[in-house]
Amino acid sequence: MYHVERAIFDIRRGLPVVIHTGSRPLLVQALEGSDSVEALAALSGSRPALVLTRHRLAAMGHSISAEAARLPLAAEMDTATLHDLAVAKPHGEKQRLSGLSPAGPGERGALALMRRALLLPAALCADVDEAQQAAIEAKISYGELLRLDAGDALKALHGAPGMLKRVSEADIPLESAQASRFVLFREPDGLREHVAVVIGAAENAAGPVPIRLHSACLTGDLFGSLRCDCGDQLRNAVAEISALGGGVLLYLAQEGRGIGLANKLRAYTLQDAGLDTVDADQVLGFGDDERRYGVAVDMLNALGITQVQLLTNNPLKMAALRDGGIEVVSRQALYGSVTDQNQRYLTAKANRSGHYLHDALRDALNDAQPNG
Ligand SMILES: Nc1nc2c(ncn2[C@@H]2O[C@H](COP(=O)(O)OP(=O)(O)OP(=O)(O)O)[C@@H](O)[C@H]2O)c(=O)[nH]1
Ligand SMILES: [Zn+2]
Repeated sequence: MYHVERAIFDIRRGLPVVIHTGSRPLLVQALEGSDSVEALAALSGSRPALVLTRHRLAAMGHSISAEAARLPLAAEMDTATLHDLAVAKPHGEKQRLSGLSPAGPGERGALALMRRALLLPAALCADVDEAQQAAIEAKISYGELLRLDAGDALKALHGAPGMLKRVSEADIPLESAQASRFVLFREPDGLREHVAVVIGAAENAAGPVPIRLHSACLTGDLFGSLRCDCGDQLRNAVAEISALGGGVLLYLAQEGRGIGLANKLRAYTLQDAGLDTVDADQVLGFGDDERRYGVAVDMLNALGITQVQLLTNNPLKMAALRDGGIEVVSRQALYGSVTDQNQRYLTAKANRSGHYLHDALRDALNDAQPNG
């Protein structure tokens, strides 16, 4: 993992990295933040291609079976057109994209790095021409360019399971749960931290423990955004776990269903242009839900919890814990309030992502359509 986290820092700063595939080196740079492809073309000695995910391509009317595809870039393409290829809301008709070919492991590795770096999943990739290989090697040996294997890049999204570090902890009495203890865990690559809020004597408890997996939402949790129900759910979960006699809330660094705050704000702007929450993420190149719950399983293991009573409306969370070997003994619904602004979002979660329908939402929808 050592090179992966360093590569992520370079990529976030807009620098290229070299991904080694065994056959040929590939020079890779994030589209986000780049204002020209010419530097990459000069360094690699070949024309860069834009690598886009199948979700982005589907949004542009191209359905492909590969995870991602490579689109050759014309020499005269201006920056605005290039960026539009990765983020603009498609107009409906199929967009002409000539020369698409399935992405290889190097390109897919590049996209995994972009995702782990919480950037747009769009990468500029150029094969290193033979004439440039010595110059690239020299830059690698001087430490000016970082090289990593495609296989390691591809694993970037999985982190390093089982090696989560329990770093520090303290008692933090909460308004609705006085006996709360915050336990901070750090992922082995040092990129993300997650907090377990242990309420009462839940560690190593025998029998099912009330658990909430809460994905971070800065806008909702901290500012009470009316666009979602996260802030309410967070506070209701703490109160409910406390009322149940104790349990754990895992506060997971998975802002925006795992796409990061920058992309969530982009997705909100697309929603304001008429898309629902799922389609907006797809236009940006993401799937329905980019979250992974391996870290949650590791945290429960570290806390000695094997059986849970899960507070959620999301069947994926139950499946993920079960897949990780945690016994989900029961599920309890957890609601926030339904507002004019979040009704469309909550409806999309139920209709498109298979979440259990919110009772208050069902009532609101019935009131709006008395005959439906
Ligand atoms: N990409 C994206 N993320 C959103 C949007 N609205 C809210 N989110 C994020 O969605 C996540 C909501 O997570 P959770 O509250 O854990 O839950 P959930 O999947 O709805 O499932 P529950 O357990 O039933 O609440 C947070 O990370 C929010 O930041 C949106 O429109 N787009
Ligand atoms: Zn939210």
